[in-house]
Amino acid sequence: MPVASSRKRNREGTSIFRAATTASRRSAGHDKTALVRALAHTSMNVDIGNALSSVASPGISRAGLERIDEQVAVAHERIERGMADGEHGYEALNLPEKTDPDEIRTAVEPVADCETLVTVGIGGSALGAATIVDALEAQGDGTETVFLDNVDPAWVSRRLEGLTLSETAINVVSRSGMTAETLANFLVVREAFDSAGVDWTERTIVTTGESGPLRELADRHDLPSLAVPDGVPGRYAALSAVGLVAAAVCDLDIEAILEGAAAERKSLTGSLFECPAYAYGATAYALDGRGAAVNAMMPYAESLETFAEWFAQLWAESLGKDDLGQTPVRALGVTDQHSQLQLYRAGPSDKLVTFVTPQAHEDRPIPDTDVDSLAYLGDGTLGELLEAEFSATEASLAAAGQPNVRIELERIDAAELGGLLYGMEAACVLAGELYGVNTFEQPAVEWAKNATRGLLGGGEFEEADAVEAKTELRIER
Ligand SMILES: O=P(O)(O)OC[C@H]1O[C@H](O)[C@H](O)[C@@H](O)[C@@H]1O
Repeated sequence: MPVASSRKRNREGTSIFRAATTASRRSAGHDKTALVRALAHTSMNVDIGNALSSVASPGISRAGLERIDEQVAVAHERIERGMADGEHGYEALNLPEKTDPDEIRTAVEPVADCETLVTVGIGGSALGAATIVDALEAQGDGTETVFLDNVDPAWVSRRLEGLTLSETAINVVSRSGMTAETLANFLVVREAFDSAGVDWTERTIVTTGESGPLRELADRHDLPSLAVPDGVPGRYAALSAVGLVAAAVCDLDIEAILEGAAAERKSLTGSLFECPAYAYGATAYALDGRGAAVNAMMPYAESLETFAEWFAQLWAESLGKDDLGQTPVRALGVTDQHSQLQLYRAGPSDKLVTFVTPQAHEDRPIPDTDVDSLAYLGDGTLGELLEAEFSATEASLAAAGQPNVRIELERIDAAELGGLLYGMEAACVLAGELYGVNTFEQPAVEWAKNATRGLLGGGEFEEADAVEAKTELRIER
């Protein structure tokens, strides 16, 4: 039987976490000062101590933090104004108050008892939902989930194979209602239902904008539908129907997700020293400016692997413009300790590593063994091993002077996840203000979308001409 474990305690009640941290300080050869802000109403905390210039290079000094904090105050005012006016993009930060979980629950009722939910969407219209469902899988009702967010034909076929379509529901999500991949996959799924003699109109729920082809289709077939709220770009829509329909079908606590996000919203203040989300956004921005052009997101929880993908979209698509931006990389603790960590510790000092660590988690004892050299494992649990590995990795980077930041969650549950998603969105919006970019547009992505449509005969798009103009230097045998 799994037992509860907390990062702070081992079986004897001593603080292994603290011991490991002390060891890391010692090995780093300095006094690491953790800038941890514990807020009563939210539990996402951020420790930027290992990003200080006294620890790492690149790093930021305390004086540097104070200077950036003046910019944070200005940015915060801009963000609050945007939220109050419901401006495009900023409106996303109002979702915890504006999303109606009852409306979502009512809309999913006709398909709530499905065995499998196939979500058809891409980018922001898939990753938020996938992040929530994957992170909270253990708390759901066992509904199998499939996310069709690619058009690789073999992969799509494999995903659909073996599904009992009479027990399967379709969740189509597209803000624009026009995205080629999503509409093509939807047509494929519909045809599969038709071929199996299952009425897809009885088993489909649509989330889309107020107008567009998908909206017309939903109206024509009288499908249950939800709206992507105005002013909310896809990658900021996880806390709307875009991210929560799949969660509701899986019977996850979407109310708690929104409550956690609402608590995080209350933590937004005009100072990074008071606000973990802004502390993260400002530190990442500051370190990028000092040479950390890469941000490796490394959660220490398998269930947060998809979160790293979601974060990568958020960070890349929001900040990558005007020759600016920090490249997000997806990593996973402990798995990537045995691969990427070599580069993070001993490679160029151009990275910030961001850890996400739940403080408490389900645990499982490691069985005793009669092999003497493995006896130390038999005394512990998988959770303790995970914690020790995290502490060791964090220390290994700090000791090598490589900057890293720790985002701490109490545990992985609906409220904590809601807070994490909201906090990272707020961090990204703040970073966008500090960079001075248009956080909520993605013209480079639109360019490729236009080129694709042009190639497929979906209209006249000059971007398609670039395909013909490709420079070739082929090496053949
Ligand atoms: O929701 P949709 O309109 O189908 O868009 C899906 C995705 O399309 C594009 O690639 C955008 O850059 C993404 O931000 C968006 O999430």
